[in-house]
Amino acid sequence: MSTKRQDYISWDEYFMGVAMLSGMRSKDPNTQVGACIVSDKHKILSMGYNGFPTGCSDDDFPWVREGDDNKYFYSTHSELNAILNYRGGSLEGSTIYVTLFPCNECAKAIIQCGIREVVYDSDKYASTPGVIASKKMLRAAGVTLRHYEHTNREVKLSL
Ligand SMILES: O=c1ccn([C@H]2C[C@H](O)[C@@H](COP(=O)(O)O)O2)c(=O)[nH]1
Ligand SMILES: [Zn+2]
Repeated sequence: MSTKRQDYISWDEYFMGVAMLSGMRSKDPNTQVGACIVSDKHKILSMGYNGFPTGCSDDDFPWVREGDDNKYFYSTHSELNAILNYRGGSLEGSTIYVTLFPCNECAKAIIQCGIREVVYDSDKYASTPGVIASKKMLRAAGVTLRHYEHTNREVKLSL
């Protein structure tokens, strides 16, 4: 008779948890985004968070949202970083867990690299033209969109 633990975290909690932890590396003072790409065999393939490209110092480049020189010119989105961080070959058939619904630019990259499902948490920019376009493209490409259902489980880490 099995005596396994019953209170282990689910696959969704695990992968969204990893995405959330990745987002905690972001230096963006306003919105921290994390992503975790997973194979159809429940293997983590890659992770990413929003940040500036290699060589572009977090201390020298701007994190402000407005003005002629602002963060939008420089920040690489978490989904793109996760896709670009992958060194193993194809991402065909994988799922991306992401803490913020992907923008239109990330949607293009998600579609073109063969990711078939997006599991997202926040959708705070749902009413913006970019996210509306993103959903239009992802749906047209047959990518499954699934909102992450919070379980309210608390995970405590002593680091
Ligand atoms: O698909 C996306 C969309 C946005 N991000 C990043 C880019 C920025 O660093 C922040 C958004 O900043 P706001 O101040 O909320 O405009 O989120 C991303 O990683 N992926
Ligand atoms: Zn994006």
